[in-house]
Amino acid sequence: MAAVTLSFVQPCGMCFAGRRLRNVIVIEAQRGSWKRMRLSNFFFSQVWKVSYRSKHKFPDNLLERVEKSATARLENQSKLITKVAALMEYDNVDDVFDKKSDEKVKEELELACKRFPAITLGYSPPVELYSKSKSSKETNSILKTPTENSFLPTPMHLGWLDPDSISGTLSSFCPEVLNVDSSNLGEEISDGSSFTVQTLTSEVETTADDSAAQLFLSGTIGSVPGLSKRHSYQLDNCGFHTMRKLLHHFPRTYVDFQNAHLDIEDGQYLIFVGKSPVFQGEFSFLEVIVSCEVTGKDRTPENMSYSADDKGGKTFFLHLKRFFRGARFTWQPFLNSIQEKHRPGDLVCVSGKVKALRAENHFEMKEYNIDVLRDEDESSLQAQERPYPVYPSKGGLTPKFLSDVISRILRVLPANMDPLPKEITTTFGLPSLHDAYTGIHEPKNLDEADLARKRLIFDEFFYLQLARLYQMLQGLGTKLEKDVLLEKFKNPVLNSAYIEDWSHLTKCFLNALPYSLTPSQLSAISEIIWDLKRPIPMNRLLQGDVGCGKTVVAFLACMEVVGSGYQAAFMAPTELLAIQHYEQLRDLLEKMEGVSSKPTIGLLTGSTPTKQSRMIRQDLQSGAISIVIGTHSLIAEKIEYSALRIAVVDEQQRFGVIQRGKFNSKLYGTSIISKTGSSNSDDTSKADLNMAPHVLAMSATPIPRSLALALYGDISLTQITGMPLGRIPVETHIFEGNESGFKEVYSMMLKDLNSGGRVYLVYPVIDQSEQLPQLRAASAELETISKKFPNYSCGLLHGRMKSDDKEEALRKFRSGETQILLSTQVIEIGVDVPDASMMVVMNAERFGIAQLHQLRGRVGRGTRKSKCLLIGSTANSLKRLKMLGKSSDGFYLANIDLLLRGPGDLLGKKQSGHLPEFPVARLEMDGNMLQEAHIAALF
Ligand SMILES: Nc1ncnc2c1ncn2[C@@H]1O[C@H](COP(=O)(O)OP(=O)(O)OP(=O)(O)O)[C@@H](O)[C@H]1O
Repeated sequence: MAAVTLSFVQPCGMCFAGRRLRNVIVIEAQRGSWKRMRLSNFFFSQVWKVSYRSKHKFPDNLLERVEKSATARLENQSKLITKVAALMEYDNVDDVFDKKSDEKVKEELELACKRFPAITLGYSPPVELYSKSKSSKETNSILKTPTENSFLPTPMHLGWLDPDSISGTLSSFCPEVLNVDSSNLGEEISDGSSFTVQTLTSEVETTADDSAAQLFLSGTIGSVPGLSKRHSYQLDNCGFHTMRKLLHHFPRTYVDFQNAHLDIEDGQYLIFVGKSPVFQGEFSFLEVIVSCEVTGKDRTPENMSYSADDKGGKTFFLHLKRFFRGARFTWQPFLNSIQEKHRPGDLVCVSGKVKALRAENHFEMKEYNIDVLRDEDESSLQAQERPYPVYPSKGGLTPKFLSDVISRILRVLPANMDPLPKEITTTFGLPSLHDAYTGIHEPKNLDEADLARKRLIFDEFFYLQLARLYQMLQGLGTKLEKDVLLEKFKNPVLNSAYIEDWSHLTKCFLNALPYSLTPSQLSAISEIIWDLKRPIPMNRLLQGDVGCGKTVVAFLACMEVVGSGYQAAFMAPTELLAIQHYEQLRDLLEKMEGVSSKPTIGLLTGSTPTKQSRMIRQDLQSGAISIVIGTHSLIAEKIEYSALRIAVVDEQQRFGVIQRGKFNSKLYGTSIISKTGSSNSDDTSKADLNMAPHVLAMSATPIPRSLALALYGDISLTQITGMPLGRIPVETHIFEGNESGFKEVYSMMLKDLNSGGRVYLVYPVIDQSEQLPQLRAASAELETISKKFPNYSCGLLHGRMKSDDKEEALRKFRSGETQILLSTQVIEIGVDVPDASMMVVMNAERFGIAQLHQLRGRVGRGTRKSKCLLIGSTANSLKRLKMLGKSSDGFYLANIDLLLRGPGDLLGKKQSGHLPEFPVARLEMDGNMLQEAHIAALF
């Protein structure tokens, strides 16, 4: 590089209009901004040198003017180059760069150093020359860069040079120059263009500040060595704005290269080792022809010395073609650098996809790689089969181009850029980030690629976990609370509070239940209550299969905090569900005995009339309401709680992390209510007043732990594993949706109805659609079904109905006024009608396995034997549905669904937006690493 930049200096006595040139520079500089001043500074430094040698004495004056204008805007860099070229009497811009040898430039430099003893190359910023007159910081920064740049490549120059030659020349010539002051890097990073400077030599790896190296990945794509402006523009346009973006363009797959053999077929990925590359160049086209002798034998060190003829082999000619556009091809230094890379007689290893050419034994190599080998021994090494990364193309950029740019970045990737502490990488047996990028893009073998992938997956999970932890900690008030929470995660201990320790109110509520809790429910609530008594906010996920009785556990948790004088909020994903919970709680409270004043409850949904909702808000603020059940309205801005202590989020995956987090902003007010008259309230410390509420999230979808971790970054997980006593497993039947299938379904329905059962009919859509005529629609079928079962009344329930109508439809079905309920998937979650005994799902293949399991869970909630009939549209669709027939274990089915369809589908299409997307990791397969990343995040 030095060869190029310094050769810019013209010999003394050149024909050069110093004054005019100076004026141009000053004018342009006045228009230039500091960030984009690099070029003008560069020119300036050169001009200054020239003028000095030519005994022109204008630097002081000029410097002053340049300095003053350093903050102005440079609108058109190319204009400046052209003007300067014209003023220097060159025919075109390219000629500005002359072609001096390294030696000559070195001589000139040495000469300059002798003349100016104050200059110590690479150590002292040249500003010292002017330290007497320019001592200000700004002067420093203005002056430092031009001279640095005079030795160092700018992105523009790099675009014209081969990166190998640049770094080679640079480090061999004056590596010290590259030891850029890291304090200066901070400013330069913002314009992104100085990164190349820092990374061009291995010297930097050991001397530059680690944190600056870590910022390497954020460097703009323009700073990739050797990348032309056009290419960097193209990459930028395709979304590759930074080095990181490009390094995260991972191979789609790896191809196993075979060693070359005699029977080559088109499209094979082969490795050849050959000699004597012949270089051919025509306008805009370069071709390297490699001749390779291939014997019938495998390539081993022993048979390397045999010639093809000895063994009845063949000589193949491989054509490696490259096309160039624009002036680049005609630029001699570029051509020289290419030619230098391929000297006749070199031993090379070529790998790529072969395509036969017309001439016999001539092949064109596509997506090729060519490595010059040092000796024959290395050839046996190189010839070993290596996984070859195949990249997906993007926005018109070819895989080959992307892979080339990536490998350019890899060559300058600083070794010390890993932001993860060594302690973590060692503990978890991970490679460094540098090795991971190299390993994923240029693996020596698949194990290396695998390990690299592991590291990258780990990173994805690790940062997610850090963010989740941060989110949780952010919700806490004092440092002490944060420390306690972290300690809890580091050393999780399962604790539970015995019933004796429960509040009086909770015990009374327990007594009011018409059933006894299952052991699993009991241990879940004990665990939760233990957490509730602690002075740090709980963030717990209560998981359990459909119908296992989570709601009552959550109610008990609410009672516990209300019994201690606080408030509880219960957020459901739909109005229907909120109403159902409200009514259930109201009924249970009515039956409760043994308390002087029962907790007051409120229902707040989007449909609550304004006047009523205003009153509820006031009561929440004053503390007159102790438990509020509702939908999203509970986290609305205007809602204020007097003493919110627990937020229950039902069907948590229906809410985003942010929505759940919003409860954190509902910190306590100043007054603590004690409406319940509970005698055994907790001792409330002052710190409690500022504590964020406990969050109890409930999931009816039995999501795997990995998914829970990804969603919450929290390992507080309580599972209800058993079902209430007396439950009879639901029978599942699969039918094809043809005439005979429906006949059978209708007859089973009739039988069930005749025996006093109630039937849900679930449809994928509300109305018949012209685009998808095969889909059965709930509204459209109401009449048909009513006619088919004239002795029974039918109801309709779907999302487009008004809230009141929905509630009325469900009420009628629950009470038995209607025996058949035609519905869409609105009933999928939470709807609890214990007497419902049959679930029929139309076009069942349209639903995910987890969804169908949820739907099936709407029946079999009482003591009646229930059935689930799944009707697939075609015979093909039945295979997947049969899986449901085989298992009623929600966790098993959720895992299958996760594997088959990915996490997004498990949570339902609309909800999957809350799940982070991982470029490399597959949650369904790499979930176990999430646990490791979680532990690492706590380090
Ligand atoms: N221990 C128990 N014994 C008997 N019945 C119970 C028990 N616990 C809960 N139930 C009843 O089981 C039914 C389902 O309970 P609940 O609605 O709480 O389940 P869930 O886990 O929330 O279900 P879903 O996942 O469908 O929302 C309810 O009718 C409830 O009254």
